[in-house]
Amino acid sequence: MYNFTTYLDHVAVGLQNAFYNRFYFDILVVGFTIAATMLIRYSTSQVNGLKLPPGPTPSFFVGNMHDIPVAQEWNTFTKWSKQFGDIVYLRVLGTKMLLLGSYRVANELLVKRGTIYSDRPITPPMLEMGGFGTSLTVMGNNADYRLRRRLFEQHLRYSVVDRHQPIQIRETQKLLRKYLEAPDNWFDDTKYTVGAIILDIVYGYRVTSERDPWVEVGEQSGRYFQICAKPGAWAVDVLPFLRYVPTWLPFTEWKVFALESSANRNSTKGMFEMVQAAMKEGTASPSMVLRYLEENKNGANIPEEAIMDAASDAYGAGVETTLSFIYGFLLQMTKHRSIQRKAQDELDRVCPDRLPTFDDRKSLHYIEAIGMEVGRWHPGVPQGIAHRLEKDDSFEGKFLPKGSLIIPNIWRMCHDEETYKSPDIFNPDRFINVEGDGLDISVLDPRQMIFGFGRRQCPGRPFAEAQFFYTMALILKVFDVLPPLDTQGKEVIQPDVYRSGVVSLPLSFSCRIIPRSNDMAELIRRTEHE
Ligand code: HEM
Repeated sequence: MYNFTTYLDHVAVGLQNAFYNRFYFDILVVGFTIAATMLIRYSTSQVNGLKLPPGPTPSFFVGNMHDIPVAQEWNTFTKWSKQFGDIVYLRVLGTKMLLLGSYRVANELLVKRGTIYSDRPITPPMLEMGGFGTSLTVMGNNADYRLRRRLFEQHLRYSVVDRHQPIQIRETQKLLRKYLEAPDNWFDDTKYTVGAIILDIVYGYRVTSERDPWVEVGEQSGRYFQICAKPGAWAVDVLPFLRYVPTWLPFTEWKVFALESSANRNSTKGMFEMVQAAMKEGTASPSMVLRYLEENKNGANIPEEAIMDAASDAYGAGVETTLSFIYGFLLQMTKHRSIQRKAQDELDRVCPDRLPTFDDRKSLHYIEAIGMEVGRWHPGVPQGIAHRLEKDDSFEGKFLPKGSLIIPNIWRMCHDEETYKSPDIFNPDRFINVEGDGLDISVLDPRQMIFGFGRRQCPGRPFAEAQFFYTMALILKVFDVLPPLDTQGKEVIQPDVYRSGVVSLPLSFSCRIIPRSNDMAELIRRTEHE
């Protein structure tokens, strides 16, 4: 009979032979590795009888590394959410990931269980070397993070955001005057305007020239961030000791790049010092930085680095995201003339002989609905920013392991057929009630998703919403936004294609921004002297 002792004997003989035979030895090593991997996988996939959520089958060792797309991620993520359900499990090498595909689940986990779902992944070395280790967006859920978050929120939350309206009005009206003078420059002029508004709110700094050096610093910082944060692009992220190699060695251009990025981020200190100097002279304009320096003068003791970090994050996190919305709005307007007309009818009814104001917002439901639909159509941050689960958890019979990165698939949530009828049609009317005189509150407001979730939800949301409203209302009151014409004078439909990456903007498109009438042009021209 083949009993257990005989079995052990066979194993012992097998081992002995194997060690004498290189071929068998290799097979043994591979066999042990597979067994060990399966054991690790089993031990994390079954806790208290609960299984991991389903997901695409991982390859040995690298897991789903090759399944995760590098471009237009939202399409593949959405396919998985439809195939596997509201929580999809992925593994890349040793990193576990949970992809959330519905608002219901994101709300249950990231909002209701926010105490354990509000951390961020450990900052990759390249991002840290690039100077972003103390950026609010990437910091873990610790006391330093919470301080920066508080400083940020206190200056931008709903109850105080109206204070910034004079800056928003001045700069947005200036932008529209530029559209009148040089309509072909709409792309750059819009970008500079958003930068100018944020620099003014944060540092009290007034941008006066087209190529302002501080706008350039902010722009550059955004570019550095996107590149340093690129997953899988940097050897130092896999072999962290590389950060210590000296830059005189060959093949260390990447380190020079990281040091340049860090120097660029540090240079925002110059803006901070400008506010300090102006404060001493008594000439500083109201701003986020001034506010906290004054609190310090009265004994608040806020660390200066925290004020500097919160201020430079406002630019880094606020400009591209806001632009993704405004560009997205212009692109959709070139495609939907009837929607534009309906919005202009509303504007002409509410403010017939004048420009719209922030106070009109409560009466301009259709403009609000267009804003909601632009955000839903292509969310500016389609995969959100990953959270990190701090403790083992379970949900609806599935095991959610500690340390998992949580990726909210915002794009999918905004295109969920169960939430939005015909989600692939651009239709602001989906948010209007049956009476046609207000918003339909039974339809999920996409702003609940596009700004992220829970304690990490975008602290720039109140400002961004106000800026979107004012920009849309002003543009549609004064201008028609039309597609470009070809050489035969025929309208050219613009591609509805968006860039991949953390912040997703429409890829280059053209539009004509033309005054609706001389009277409308005059309305905006007059604002120069008001
Ligand atoms: C269309 C406009 C915007 C969109 C779609 C957007 C979206 C987002 C999203 C999805 C997150 C991640 C939230 C999460 O982790 O769950 C985020 C975080 C953040 N946003 Fe925005 N954002 C926008 C505008 C702004 C503006 C204007 C500012 C600054 C003035 C800003 C500052 C930030 C900061 C600092 C964070 C990090 C928050 C944290 O980790 O605690 N955002 N945003």
